[in-house]
Amino acid sequence: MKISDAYLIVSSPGRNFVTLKIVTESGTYGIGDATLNGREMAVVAYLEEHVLPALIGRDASRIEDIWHYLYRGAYWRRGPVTMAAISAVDLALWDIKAKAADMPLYQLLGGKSRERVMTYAHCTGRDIEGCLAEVERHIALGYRAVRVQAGVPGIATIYGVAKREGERYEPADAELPAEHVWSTEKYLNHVPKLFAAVRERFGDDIHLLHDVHHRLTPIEAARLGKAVEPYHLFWLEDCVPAENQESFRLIRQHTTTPLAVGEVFNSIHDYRELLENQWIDYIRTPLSHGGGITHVRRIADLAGLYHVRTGFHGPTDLSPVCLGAAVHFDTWVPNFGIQEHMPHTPETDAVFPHDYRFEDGHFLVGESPGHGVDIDESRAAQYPYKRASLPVNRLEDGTLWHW
Ligand SMILES: O=C(O)C(=O)C[C@H](O)[C@H](O)CO
Ligand SMILES: [Mg+2]
Repeated sequence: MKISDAYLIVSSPGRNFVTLKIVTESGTYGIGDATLNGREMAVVAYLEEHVLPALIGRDASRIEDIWHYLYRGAYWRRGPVTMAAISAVDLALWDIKAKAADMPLYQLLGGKSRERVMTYAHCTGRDIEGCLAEVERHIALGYRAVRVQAGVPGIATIYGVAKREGERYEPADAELPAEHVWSTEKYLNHVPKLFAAVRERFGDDIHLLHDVHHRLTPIEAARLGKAVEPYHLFWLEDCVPAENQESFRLIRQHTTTPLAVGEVFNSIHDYRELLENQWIDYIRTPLSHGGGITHVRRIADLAGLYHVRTGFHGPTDLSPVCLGAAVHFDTWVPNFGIQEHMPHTPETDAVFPHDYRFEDGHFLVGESPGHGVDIDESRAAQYPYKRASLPVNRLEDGTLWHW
């Protein structure tokens, strides 16, 4: 199982994706997702200059050894670029191992823990009425869980809300970062009204989620968590920036609203205090940013000790390769919670043929060997890379804030 070739495919079928293909001497190949939204070419350079040449001739079956070779062996540890690069290699190697075993990946991980994978959809509106219409539409599509975001009066651009009515939301929407304006006060006054309206219209059964996108201070997050308690959220996501894990002690002391964290984390060390102190309820790190299956399963196991469940990040900026591998992981992992689902464009789906299926608010895992996602390289070549940046946020007085 010697690795004979390893190369990247950078393609933009509606948005940018970086895909790694690792080929073995026998011709069996594996695919990994190396996409880091708004920083794609940094991962390309890291892989092409420092990682891929060192893979040639290695035994593809030694996944654990290769992981440590790339992690410890780099001397410079962790960080989103390094870990996205390691993740891509790891996902491709697990794909190869499962293909060589002639098994779908979930079998190699330990088999099915469930028949289907519950997902949540994004429901966003320019105002509360617009959001309610989206919730209604998604319930009709079969979703059991929805993430609810709405425009706030007095704030021009809102996270999760498309620029124009009827358009898909894509945050990396400009070559250089767009500048948005943020008001915590207006936001905090508005969000409880949104949840009151959703519960009043749709009752108690639908799971409701909300993404604060790192914008509050701990005491503001505590206030929001308390204010939405009557609407019993499934989770409140990224309520503060989490570099300082201690922040969650304060939030937790004030509210029973469940907390989800970690879409920007890339290591088990980012979670240690949060988990050991039981300050959070869901881990969000996707397989393509958290060191692949080899490392994320260690995070999931540690989380399981504290009754914490998975709720993987699943926006369109993670490719179908990451999503396909996640559906296998979600099907296996004992402490599964939910999977985010933001559908890819038809162009993206055509570039990445896959065998996972979406049905009645759930993903169903495929049975083909490996993680079940491929790349159509000639189709990918029709969509050249376009530089795209995530926005930045400023307070109303011009201070740079968290986006
Ligand atoms: O899907 C989510 O919960 C997000 O927060 C999406 C992020 O804004 C997006 O992945 C940034 O690249
Ligand atoms: Mg988020």
